[in-house]
Amino acid sequence: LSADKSTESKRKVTCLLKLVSAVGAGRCRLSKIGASRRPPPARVRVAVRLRPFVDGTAGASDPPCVRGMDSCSLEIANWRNHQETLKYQFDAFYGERSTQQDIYAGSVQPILRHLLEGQNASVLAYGPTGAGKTHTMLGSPEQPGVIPRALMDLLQLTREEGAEGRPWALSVTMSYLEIYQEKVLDLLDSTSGDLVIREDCRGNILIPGLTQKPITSFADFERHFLPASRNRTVGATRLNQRSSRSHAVLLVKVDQRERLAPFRQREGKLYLIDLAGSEDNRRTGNKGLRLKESGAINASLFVLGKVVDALNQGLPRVPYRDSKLTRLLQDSLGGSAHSILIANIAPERHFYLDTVSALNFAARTKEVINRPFTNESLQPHVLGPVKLSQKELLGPPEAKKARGPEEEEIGSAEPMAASASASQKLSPLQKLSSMDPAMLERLLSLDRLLASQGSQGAPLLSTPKRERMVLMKTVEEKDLEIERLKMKQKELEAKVLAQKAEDSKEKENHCPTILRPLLHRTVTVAKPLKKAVVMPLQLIQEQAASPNAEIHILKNKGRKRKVESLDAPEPEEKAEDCWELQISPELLAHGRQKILDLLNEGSARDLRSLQRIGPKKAQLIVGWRELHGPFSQVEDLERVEGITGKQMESFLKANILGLAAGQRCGPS
Ligand SMILES: Nc1ncnc2c1ncn2[C@@H]1O[C@H](COP(=O)(O)OP(=O)(O)OP(=O)(O)O)[C@@H](O)[C@H]1O
Repeated sequence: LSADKSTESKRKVTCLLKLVSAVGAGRCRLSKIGASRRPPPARVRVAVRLRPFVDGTAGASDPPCVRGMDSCSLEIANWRNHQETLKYQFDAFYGERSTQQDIYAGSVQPILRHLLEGQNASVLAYGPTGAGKTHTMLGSPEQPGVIPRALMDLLQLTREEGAEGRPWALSVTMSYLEIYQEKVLDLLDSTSGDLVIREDCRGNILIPGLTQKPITSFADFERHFLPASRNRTVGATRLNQRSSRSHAVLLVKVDQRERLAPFRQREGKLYLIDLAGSEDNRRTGNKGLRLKESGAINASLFVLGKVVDALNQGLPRVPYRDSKLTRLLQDSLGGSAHSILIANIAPERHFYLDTVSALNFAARTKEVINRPFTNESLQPHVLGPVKLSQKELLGPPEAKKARGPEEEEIGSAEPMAASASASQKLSPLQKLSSMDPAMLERLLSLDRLLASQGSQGAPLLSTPKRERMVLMKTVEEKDLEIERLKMKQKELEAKVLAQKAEDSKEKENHCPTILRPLLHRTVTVAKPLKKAVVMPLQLIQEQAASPNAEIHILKNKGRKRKVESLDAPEPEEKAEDCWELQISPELLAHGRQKILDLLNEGSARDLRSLQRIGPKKAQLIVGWRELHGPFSQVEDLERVEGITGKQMESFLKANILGLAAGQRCGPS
């Protein structure tokens, strides 16, 4: 009878679960759609620019140490073997004859459009000191670089996109800072001290207190930028008369505000970064302050290298916080930006080692994956700063009443329609805009969902108010129903448990003789091992029968073990038989070889089939292999960051026999 009851309850629970999932299907679909909207990956793009020989500098008469092969690849002599060259392939290679326009049009201009989609973008100039970073980013009045060209185009784009009558109003602001000796200094306000870098809850990097100047024209930009550039710390070194002693970061923000409901806002950030060059102080001849500056520059570039390596190897901790530069670049490298790195290199022979190191860094950076997404939210005061005609917002009767002195202009800091009396006369659209942001956010996602379903789904926000309300009500009712069913499910589960307890009690009463006294011991249930290594039974049997078997199973007189019981006051000592395996060295060697093959050829997924290798370790092994080449012996595992000698030994023990035996028995 009790078994019947329990089956019945289980059936009820199953039915309820089915019901819950059926009722919740609409919501699940919503959240799944949200989840599947994970931003698509965008690899950091890398371009290399080789500067021409500069007149009057040492080594200008020597042949160049780098040679371009085509528009994407180059080669450089291999210092380990003079018969060979090292070949590199990038997204673009610009030779010594390339112009400023080539670099801008080929590598920078294409990413600017993302700013108008509310996404972030960044351009970084990297390379040894004197290799042409500032020339690439800033250029000269005759040969303007990336910065003036990008600003010119961006301002033009925003003017067109934000023109009257277009759906979005656009505004552009600029900030300019330098990181000098690990201090963040505002170049637009020379009186400011070291600024702090913070991260908001959405992972955006912010610098509170950093000056932001609105710019509407290129003349505006130059008015702020040129004097600020003079504030940047430069100094003469043996390799560059005007060497940048700091990392300079120009931040351009494009804000967009939707003119009509649902009054979204978007923000796209563009970082244009001229990094200070890595310096070999034996060659720069730096002393005193220059040496100190150089130390800070090299240290932050070293952390930059570590960040790139950590991202490539999928390490759990990326050391962004180890320098101000990497902290600032957090959303550009491995973050949310469309990023391009321009590695500048020099042709002179004395730059050879710096060039190889810059090329290696560039090659590693090419593997970094970003996930740019649109920074979109609702305007906090939807009727505030955007220039909206009241006619656009109000229905005909309200429009008449509202036209008048309260109409606001663009750029007004104060939100409008805040007074209680005004809110009493709100039109449906105004009510929508004054709605609880969470509710509005939800409406928006519903709206997007319906829009994504094609023609059958009319956008929610443009459906009449009554239908909208009905839809919202349905969602709320479904929510309530789900909650109710969940409660019911819990109740039923509790009943099933109570029933089980009752059943087992009954059993105890009926057959008391079968029961053994329980061991008085707290047992911790160990997490089951991912895949138990089981010696194939067939093999053991074969080996037991064959005198030449490679595995011998020996029965030893056992060790003594203390066993506690409820009956005995003291734990009893019991001898247990234990089994020992003797394995032939040949079989062990096979096992080792098989592990080695897997380490060298297996994918991260294959590696996870090994004992003691989880997803993180598998990733680390693949990363190590890509960086250092194949493992020559299993013990090399110890050299992988995060794997200790002890872990390597236990890994070996756990896998060797299973793999060796697997080999003898044919494919598993
Ligand atoms: N593509 C180029 N064409 C002509 N001249 C160039 C080019 N690139 C760099 N130069 C010249 O080389 C010199 C060094 O360049 P630049 O100052 O841009 O180097 P840098 O990498 O910014 O150095 P640092 O890191 O020390 O600031 C400058 O005189 C610059 O005008």
